[in-house]
Amino acid sequence: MRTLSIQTKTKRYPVILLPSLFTSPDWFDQIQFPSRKLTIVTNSIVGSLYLQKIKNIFKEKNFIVSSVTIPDGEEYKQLNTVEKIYHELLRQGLDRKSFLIALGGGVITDITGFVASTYLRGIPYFQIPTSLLAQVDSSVGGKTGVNLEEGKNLIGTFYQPEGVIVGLDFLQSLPDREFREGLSEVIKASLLKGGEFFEFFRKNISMILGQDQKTLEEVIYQSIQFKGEIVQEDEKESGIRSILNYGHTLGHAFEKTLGYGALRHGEAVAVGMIGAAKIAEEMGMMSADLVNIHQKLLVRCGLPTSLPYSVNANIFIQSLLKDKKNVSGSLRMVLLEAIGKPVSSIPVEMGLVLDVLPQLVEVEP
Ligand SMILES: NC(=O)c1ccc[n+]([C@@H]2O[C@H](COP(=O)([O-])OP(=O)(O)OC[C@H]3O[C@@H](n4cnc5c(N)ncnc54)[C@H](O)[C@@H]3O)[C@@H](O)[C@H]2O)c1
Ligand SMILES: O=C(O)C(=O)C[C@@H](O)[C@H](O)[C@H](O)COP(=O)(O)O
Ligand SMILES: [Zn+2]
Repeated sequence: MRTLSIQTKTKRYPVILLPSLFTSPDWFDQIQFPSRKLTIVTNSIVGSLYLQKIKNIFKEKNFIVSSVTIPDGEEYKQLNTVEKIYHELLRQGLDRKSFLIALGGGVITDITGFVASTYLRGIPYFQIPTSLLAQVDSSVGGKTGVNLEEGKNLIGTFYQPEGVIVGLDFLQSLPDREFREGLSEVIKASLLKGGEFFEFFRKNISMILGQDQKTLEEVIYQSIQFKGEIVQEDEKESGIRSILNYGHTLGHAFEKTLGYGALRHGEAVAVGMIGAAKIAEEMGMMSADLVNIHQKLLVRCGLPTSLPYSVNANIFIQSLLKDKKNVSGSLRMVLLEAIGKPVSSIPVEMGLVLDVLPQLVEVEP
């Protein structure tokens, strides 16, 4: 068992990384639960695999456990689902002393965090991330939220969990495509951090793709550690935290424009990073070599570097203009000068995005 501690201005909480929540039960005693009444929020797929097993762990310790299961998919990360969860929690009699557990991928960790931060003006919650993406990124840092028709994560809160419990064996049932999309956020983090993290990732891609347990544990640990460092410094994204959005400006616009659920988030971020790299190259900030490094890493991990779809340029631009990082209506992006050297809030001309766009996706005439 390995533990990291995240200390923000509002909270200190543990992130526990272990082979399995089911065969290494020690984790339970490492955590202080706020009460004995909880609801587990999950989706139909993860719920069918793990809900009963997690419920049993709590029931054996005399907790009163209920659950809410929502349909699977990014298209359900929306306010309507949140409202349904509120009604269900009220029906179950969940009060301010009760707590929530998010059991699932990033969609579940984001929605559950949002519900926890708003239900009865806020109740505690824990994250049990089951996708690689949720383990390395979404379960840590307290960004919660849902999508609107206008764009990704436009409604949300910063609300830290009481703890994060990462079980490596959840990944055994994760489909290959979802495993690979999680690697996109790892590639992002390693490019941002550089140094030993980047070298470790680059040298161990085969072992990671083969899901060698020790290597996977190390890369998940380093990803969480890196995210933790950034979140501790800037919990509410008033500065350095925005680097974690590398690849997301274009990535989120692809997700929205192509329809939520058409692409996996990690795939959209992969193509978004290629877009950011090409824009940085055009602006003279990035070398052609580094653009190539992006391409090679993503291709090696089975991630897309362009998309087999077409987009309407106007709709895509409208979506970019909704990005939360923009200042006074003008587009701002995170770009990389070199590995380990991100720069935030760079003004980027829309014309330059439109020049690069046809290299990423077919643009409708
Ligand atoms: N809050 C943050 O900091 C943050 C960071 C990154 C991404 N996100 C958000 O996370 C979401 C993407 O997360 P995701 O990629 O995990 O998507 P997801 O939650 O849709 O999970 C991907 C798929 O894998 C399935 N799944 C999850 N765990 C499984 C398991 N162990 N076995 C079998 N199937 C399993 C899910 O049911 C789903 O079908 C996006 O909405 C993105 O915006 C948030
Ligand atoms: O934690 C962060 O900060 C991130 O930006 C991590 C991203 O990987 C994640 O996709 C996040 O949800 C994006 O947030 P948003 O505020 O740009 O919607
Ligand atoms: Zn992301």
